[in-house]
Amino acid sequence: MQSWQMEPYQYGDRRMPHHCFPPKQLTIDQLHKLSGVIHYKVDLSDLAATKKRLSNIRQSKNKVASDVLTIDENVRDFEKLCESLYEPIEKKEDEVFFILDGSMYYDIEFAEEEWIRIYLERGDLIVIPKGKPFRCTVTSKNYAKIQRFANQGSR
Ligand SMILES: CSCCC(=O)C(=O)O
Repeated sequence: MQSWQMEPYQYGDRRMPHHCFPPKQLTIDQLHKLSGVIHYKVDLSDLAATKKRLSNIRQSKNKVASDVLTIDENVRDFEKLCESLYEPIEKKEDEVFFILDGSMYYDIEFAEEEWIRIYLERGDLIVIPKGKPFRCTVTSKNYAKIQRFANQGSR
């Protein structure tokens, strides 16, 4: 996981990093203070630890279901899917995303028109607090496998 403040106006390919200038990397603490996002690194090769982390998260966030979304150039309507994922959205429940493979950028609007970009790869799990606008995109590798979690009746 890495996170940084994005440049004010993000023109061009959304799958580029879009650092502000000079670049402002954030520590996990800074990320949390600015956006409320919580991050865990999960060792996917340790099955017991992975299960435990997921079960803790499910319980504490009341997530009763999950699915796995694979995004790559072979999925039907890849471009359309990417467009829709990049539309800012804010949810009524805390959102949990777990990267099983590949990489993703999650962008959080922490102040009016000010965005933090979070780079996630295999084993990264984040909780995005309810009410925070966010959007996401694949990186230039065009590949991610993401486990998403849902509350009762939310999907
Ligand atoms: C690619 S996972 C994030 C997109 C989203 O908000 C969702 O599907 O719930």
